[in-house]
Amino acid sequence: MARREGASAAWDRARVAARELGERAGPSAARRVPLAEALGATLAADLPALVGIPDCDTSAMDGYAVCGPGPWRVTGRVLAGAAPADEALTPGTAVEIATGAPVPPGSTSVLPYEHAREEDGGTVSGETEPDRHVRRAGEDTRPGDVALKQGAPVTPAVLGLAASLGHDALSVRRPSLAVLVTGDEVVHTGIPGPGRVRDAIGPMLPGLADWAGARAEPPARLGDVREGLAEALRSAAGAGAGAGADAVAVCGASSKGPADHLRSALEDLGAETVVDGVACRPGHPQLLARLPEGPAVVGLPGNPGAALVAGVTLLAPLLSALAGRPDPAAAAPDRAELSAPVRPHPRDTRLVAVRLTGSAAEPVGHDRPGSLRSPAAADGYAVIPPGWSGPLAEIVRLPR
Ligand SMILES: Nc1nc2c(c(=O)[nH]1)N[C@H]1C(S)=C(S)[C@@H](COP(=O)(O)OP(=O)(O)OC[C@H]3O[C@@H](n4cnc5c(N)ncnc54)[C@H](O)[C@@H]3O)O[C@H]1N2
Ligand code: MOO
Repeated sequence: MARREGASAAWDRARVAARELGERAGPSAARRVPLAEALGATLAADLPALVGIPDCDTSAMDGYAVCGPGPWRVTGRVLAGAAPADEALTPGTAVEIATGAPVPPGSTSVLPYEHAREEDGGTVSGETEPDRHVRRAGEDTRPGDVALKQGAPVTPAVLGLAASLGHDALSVRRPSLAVLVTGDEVVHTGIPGPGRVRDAIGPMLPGLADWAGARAEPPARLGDVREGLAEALRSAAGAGAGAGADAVAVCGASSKGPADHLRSALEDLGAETVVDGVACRPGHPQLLARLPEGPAVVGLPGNPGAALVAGVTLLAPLLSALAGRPDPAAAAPDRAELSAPVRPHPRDTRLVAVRLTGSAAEPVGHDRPGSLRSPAAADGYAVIPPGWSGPLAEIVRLPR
């Protein structure tokens, strides 16, 4: 196996390496999907306006579209959805109008009902200023304007915007993450028997993948067999039938035990190792490699607390780069003051689960690599490098 970075990588260097590997692999393929399937993906192309907002001059208020100075004789009524009128209003006339309805040509402003006085003979009067409460065609967006640049995450607001601009489908990227859960002792439902353990990593991965703009495939479950792992990696990479994933997460098998076959399986496949261990606690056996077929492999340590740290250290930077968007874990570089003392590790960066209140970070406690109790109650991790002397620490957010 070709080695690029022999010893454990420093924690911040590992994050950069994961991001760079994703960028080197290039963004994942773009696909056109209906709006209803685009939430959480990343725009693969700029979003143009297929229609102006508004598409014609419309009223911003319920009231009267008026022409010139008042009082005005009311000559009709226009509701939203009506076709724009051909006939222009003449000075001294008005039409009753609904919010969103097209104002007739010649309208100089809209007088809201609240400001209108009804006079005898079907006339109204009131104070108004030119152009008041009229939305001119294209005032918000002109046809052809780029309303949003590629790389934007598709949020509920983006879907609403796309629909208002006339789109039924969007060109998006959403890298796929194949998931391999290893371990003869790992069970997937119910209460584990003696010596068994419930898979606690597989259930975290869809949320972690979504957070980074990717989609996790349903997990494949493997025993602790080297050939089985190599075969599963080859198949996840797209050798044989079926499309390959953009990245593969392997849960467990990352350490040095007799049943930990990830490194040897990667060697069998001729993979390039990019990060072989990270100098952090928990999570030091995590691993990043690239298969000859192209997909990146992230080795998540079997201890679930360590796997989550690897999720923010290697997986999120990699997947977000493949999606063509910023790393969500690094999106808001944040610092906070720790409200209780924390001891740094002599060599490794500690990731300490914290709750955030204002500018204070309170360590949750109960930090154990085999447990998720602490991160489950946390907003993020305080980053405690060796030699840290506090109380300010960098904060890496967890997906909420
Ligand atoms: N000699 C050494 N032993 C270990 C080292 C080391 O450096 N030298 N590192 C320790 C650390 S730190 C971690 S973390 C683990 C990593 O282990 P693996 O990735 O090889 O995973 P396993 O050995 O299969 O399992 C470790 C532990 O986690 C449980 N597990 C595994 N998969 C899951 C899952 N999907 N959900 C919940 N729990 C899981 C498994 O039953 C074990 O208890 O290695 C240490 N050892
Ligand atoms: O670092 Mo292990 O990854 O402590 O649980």
